[in-house]
Amino acid sequence: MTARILLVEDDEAIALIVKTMLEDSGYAVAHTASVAGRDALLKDETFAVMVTDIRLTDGDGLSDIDRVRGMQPDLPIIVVSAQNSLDTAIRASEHGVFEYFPKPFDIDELGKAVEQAARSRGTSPSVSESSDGNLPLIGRSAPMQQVYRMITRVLRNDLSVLITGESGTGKELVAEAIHQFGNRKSGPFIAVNCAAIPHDLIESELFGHERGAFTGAVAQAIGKFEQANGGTLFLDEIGDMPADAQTRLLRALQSSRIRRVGGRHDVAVDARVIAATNRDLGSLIETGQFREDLFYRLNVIPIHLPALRERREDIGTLARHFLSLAEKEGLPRRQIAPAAVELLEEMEWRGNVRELRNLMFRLAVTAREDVVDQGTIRELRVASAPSRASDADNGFDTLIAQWLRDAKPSGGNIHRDLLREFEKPLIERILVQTEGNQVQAARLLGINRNTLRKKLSELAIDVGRLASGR
Ligand SMILES: Nc1ncnc2c1ncn2[C@@H]1O[C@H](COP(=O)(O)OP(=O)(O)OP(=O)(O)O)[C@@H](O)[C@H]1O
Repeated sequence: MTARILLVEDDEAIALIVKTMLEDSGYAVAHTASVAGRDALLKDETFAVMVTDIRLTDGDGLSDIDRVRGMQPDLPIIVVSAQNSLDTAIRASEHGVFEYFPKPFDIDELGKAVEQAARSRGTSPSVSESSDGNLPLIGRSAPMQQVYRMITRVLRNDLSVLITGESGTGKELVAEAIHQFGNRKSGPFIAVNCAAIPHDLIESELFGHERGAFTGAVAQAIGKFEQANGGTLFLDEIGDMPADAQTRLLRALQSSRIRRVGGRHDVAVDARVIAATNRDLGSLIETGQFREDLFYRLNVIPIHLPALRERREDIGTLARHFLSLAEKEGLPRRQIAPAAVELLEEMEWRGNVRELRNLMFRLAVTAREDVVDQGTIRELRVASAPSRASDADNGFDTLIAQWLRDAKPSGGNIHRDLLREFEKPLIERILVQTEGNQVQAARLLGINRNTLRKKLSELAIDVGRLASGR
């Protein structure tokens, strides 16, 4: 029989994390936020373990533990508490609790303690899928736990959040989770990708415009800021926002009011702003491309998402999660062999979770066997290599997009100009590699030595400096 756990916790965010962890481990969880709720549940049902907070909405979860004992004498009790004093620890031990976890605690440690306690009563978790309404983020590694901790800190307030991390690490998912489990869940969640909107349209897209504000503005339009009223505005790729829009955004954040393009009056807006970027805003500030004051305004609570290669222990769980998602979407059911997971754990994952997700879906479609083994993954990696750029940005794509935007090259010579941009750093890199040896560099590059010499002077490359590594 599936072990049922009673969770008594009034901090919704912590309850969510603990519940998700327990359900993922195969337990059924009954959750209540109060002492009264706890007593009602204990009257009706026998539980394998109780996990309880101390300070609850209507009382102290520890002081009347005797009443719990009266109702279910053998129930192991695990206490989690933010009252991290020695006194609390002593009280917990005096009440004979199974284990005491001061907050913040390691969720895996709590999981282990619950399992031990459940086993002590001869019950165990069943192997079940996590249910809906749980935290949509997969992964229990230490860096992800830090992410969860940060998420819980922003659910009950409207502080600005800046999510950083490489492309495909789950930034949008985190923004959605903050919305979905936060105070504003009944309002809209509006996502805007600042890099995808042409520069001259971004202000009108975000702030709306009045009729006749510019050629083509044939009617009044409500911008994303106003659409997000009462909810959350997610500004993805904030580092790509042009200067004028940055100024307008800063003003909106400071005053909670916006002015539509071409408008005469301000309009009050109440939207929580969550921004995200995979670029280094620090260096954009240094080069004058990003306003420092806006950065501080957005970065009240920073949440950094680790690259997948920094949390390899989550790769197996994620891979299985995506195979089961694929199955839910009607693709064949697949499992993955432990050796195949080991291979996945060794990979580079420049496209992070997105790349893993795509690989798993492709495997679900193309694998010949039901159990995916190492060989299948190797084959698929080779077969899919040419299309990798679309799944996992290989870097060039972003660079080119950035260059086209920033350098605003005059039409007609883009090919020549871009090649020239690439040529200098390429030659420099090769010269560093050959420690300044031009013969070797020319050979590696596949160009004539004289051509190389000509390029060195044309591009003002200082070979001596490169050779000495200065
Ligand atoms: N921890 C996770 N658990 C489950 N799925 C995840 C997780 N992280 C990312 N994903 C999935 O990976 C894909 C990419 O995630 P997402 O779009 O949130 O990344 P991102 O960091 O916003 O990327 P970009 O910077 O390119 O916009 C999505 O399909 C998302 O559902």
